[in-house]
Amino acid sequence: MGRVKDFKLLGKKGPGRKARKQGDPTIPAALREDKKIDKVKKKLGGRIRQRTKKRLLNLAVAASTRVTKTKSKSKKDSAGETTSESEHEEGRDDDEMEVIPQPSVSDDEDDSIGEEADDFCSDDEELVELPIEKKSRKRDKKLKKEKEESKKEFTQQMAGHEVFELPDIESISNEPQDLPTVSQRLREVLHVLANFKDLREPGRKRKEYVTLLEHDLKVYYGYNEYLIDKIIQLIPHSELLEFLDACETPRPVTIRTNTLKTRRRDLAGALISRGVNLDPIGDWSKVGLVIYDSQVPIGATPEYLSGKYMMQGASSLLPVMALAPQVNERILDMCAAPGGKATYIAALMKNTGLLVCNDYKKERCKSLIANIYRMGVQNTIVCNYDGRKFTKVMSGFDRILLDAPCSGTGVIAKDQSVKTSKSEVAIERCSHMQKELILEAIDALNASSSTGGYLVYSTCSVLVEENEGVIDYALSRRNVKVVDTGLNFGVSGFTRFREKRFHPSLSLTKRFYPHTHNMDGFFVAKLKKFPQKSTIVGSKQQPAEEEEKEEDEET
Ligand SMILES: C[S@@+](CC[C@H](N)C(=O)[O-])C[C@H]1O[C@@H](n2cnc3c(N)ncnc32)[C@H](O)[C@@H]1O
Repeated sequence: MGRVKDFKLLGKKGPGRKARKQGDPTIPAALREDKKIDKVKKKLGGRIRQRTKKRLLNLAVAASTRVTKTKSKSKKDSAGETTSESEHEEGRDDDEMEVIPQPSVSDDEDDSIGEEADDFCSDDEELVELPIEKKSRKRDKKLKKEKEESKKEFTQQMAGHEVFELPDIESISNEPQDLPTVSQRLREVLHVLANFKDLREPGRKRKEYVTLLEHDLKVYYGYNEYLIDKIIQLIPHSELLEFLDACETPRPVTIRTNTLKTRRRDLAGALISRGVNLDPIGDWSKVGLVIYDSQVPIGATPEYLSGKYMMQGASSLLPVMALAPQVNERILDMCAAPGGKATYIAALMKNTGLLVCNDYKKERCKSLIANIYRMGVQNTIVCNYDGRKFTKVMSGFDRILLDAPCSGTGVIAKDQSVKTSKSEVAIERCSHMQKELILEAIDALNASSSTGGYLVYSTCSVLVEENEGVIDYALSRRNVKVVDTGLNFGVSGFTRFREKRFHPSLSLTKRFYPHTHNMDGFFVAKLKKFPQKSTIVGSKQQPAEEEEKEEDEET
C-alpha cells in the first residue's frame, strides 16, 4: 500500500540543493572576448594548416557550384549520391532542398568533409582531428546506423505482432473448443473490428471476422446460431460482451410496495427489522425497493403473505408507469397473468373504476387470481379469452395494457433455455401474434375517452421484430399515434434498423437493456387512439397525423 499524501498541502518548492550551491555564471578568463580573439589568431601547425587549406578549398568549390534543385530534376540529378546521409536521415523534402555537389572524393573523405565543414564554422580547435578521433567517429556512425536499423526491425516486428491472424474457421469448428482460447480470440476479433482499417490482416474482409465472432460467441455463451446472429446485429460490437455477460447474471431482486396496503417507508422498516438489507430502487420509482440480501426468504415473509408487496423485476414497473392509470377509469390488462402489472394498475387506480384482467391461459389465471386476492385488489374482474378476439367480449376502455407474449430475449438471465430454443419461425410466430393482439387492443380502446384513449405495448424482448416492427405495423393499420412514454430514462427505439425503416415517432418508444440499465431487457411504447372518420367510405383508418391536421384546421 502506498502512503497517502495530500500534495495540495505542500508548499511550492524552492531551488534544489545543487541549484542553491551554484553562484551566478561567470565567464572564465580564457573565454572572455579579448582572450578569444587571441586564440583565433593562434598560429596553426604545418599539417593542420594544410588540412585547413584543403577544407577551405572544398568549401569554396562547393559554394561556387551551389545550385537550387528544381522540382522535376530533383531525382535525376543523382541527389542520392551527392546529398549527405544526414539529410536523408532527417527526412527532409528533396523537392525543396538545396543540393550542394561536392568535388569527387572517397567515401571516407566525403563524410569528414561534410561534418568538418560545419564544425569549421563553430570552433577552429575542433578542426584538428587525430586518426584515433576519425576512427572513433566512424565507429559512432556505424553504431548509430546499426541502432536505427534494429529499431526499424523492432517496429516492424511489433507491428507484425499486433496483427491478429485470422484462423481458418472450418478447422476451428472441427477442433475441440477450449473456452479460455475462445474467450481470448473473441476479444482479439472485437479489437480488430473496433478499428478495422488499421488492425485487420491485409486482404481480409469484415465479414470473415464477423463469422468468426459469431462462431466464438455461440460456443462461449451457448446460443444457437440464429439468436447470436440477431444479437450481433442488434448490440454494438463495443457492448456485445457486456450484454452477453449481463444475460448470464441474475438481476437484483426487487419488490413493489402495494400502496393499497402500506407505505414504502413502513414496509422497508418492517423488512429491515427482519434482517433484510434493502434500498429504494432509484429516483424514478416511489414504490420499488431493491433487496441486497436477506436473512429470511423474501417470498415468504408475513409482509409478503399479507400482500404488502409484490416480487417483480424493476422493468415490469415501467409499462404501468407509462400507462398512468387514473382513478375511476375502465382499464383492460389484456395479457395479465400472473398479475404483477395488473395489481400495480389497481393500486394506482386506488381500487376504483374497473380493471379487467384477461389471460388466454387458464392455468395462469389461477396465479393471477391468487395475487389479486393477496394484494387486496377489489376493482377487478378476471377473464380468460383469446386477446385476439377480445372486442367480441368487451371494448370501450380508457386505457389498455398489452404486455404481450414474446420470445423472452430480454430475460435470458432468468431463463437460459431462450438461448437455444428461439428460431426464425418462432420469432415470426411471436411477431404475428403480437400484431394481431395490438390491432385488437386498439379496437378495444375508446378513442373518445375524456381521460385516456391510450394503449401501452410492452415486451420483455429486445428484438426489433417484436417491438418497433409491431408498433410500425399498428401505425399503418389503425388511427393511432406514438406518444411520449413519460419515462425519463431508457434508450430511444429504432427508427431504422438495417434495411428496415420505421415511422420517425418510434424514437418516442423506450428500450431498456440488462447491461446498461441493470434490469431485464424491455420495450415500452405508448399509443394514443384518435376517433375514426365515419364519413370516409371504405377506409378503416386514417393516419393520425392527417386527422390532427384536420382538427387543427377546424379549431
Ligand atoms: C408477458 S406475460 C404477461 C405478464 C403479466 N402482464 C404480468 O405482469 O404479470 C404474457 C401473457 O400473455 C398470455 N397470452 C398468450 N397469448 C394470449 C392471447 N392470445 N390472449 C391473451 N393472453 C395471452 C400468456 O398466458 C401470458 O400470461
